[in-house]
Amino acid sequence: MYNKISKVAYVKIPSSELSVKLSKLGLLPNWSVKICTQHQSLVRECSFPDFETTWSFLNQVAMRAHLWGHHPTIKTTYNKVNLELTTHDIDGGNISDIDLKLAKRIESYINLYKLQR
Ligand SMILES: C[C@H](O)[C@H](O)[C@H]1CNC2=NC(N)=NC(=O)C2=N1
Repeated sequence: MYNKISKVAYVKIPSSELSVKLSKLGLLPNWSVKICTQHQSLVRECSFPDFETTWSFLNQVAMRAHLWGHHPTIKTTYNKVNLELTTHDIDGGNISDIDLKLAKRIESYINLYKLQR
């Protein structure tokens, strides 16, 4: 359930609206939609200057995920990170408004590290 305080329910994003919404949020081309059988997710690959910076970023993502009660799938090796966002509570894995919101927030974290380079 999104937002453990306000308990706002997820709103599924129709596939037909995804690219427009991603574009309006400025998430293209860095984020893309992964479609496999019945499931959809937002995916993003990123890398950082070193291990320490990578985990600073991952901790920000983790804290935000915990606060919003919405958790990405994260795969990381040294300074590389693969993020996958989907709403498991919607038919086992579909993209909701919270996935878009979290992707936007994660993108702002990534940009913070770009500015510091
Ligand atoms: C009970 C708990 O809030 C729910 O299971 C939350 C936890 N985190 C979640 N994270 C994601 N990505 N999707 C969910 O549907 C989801 N549901």
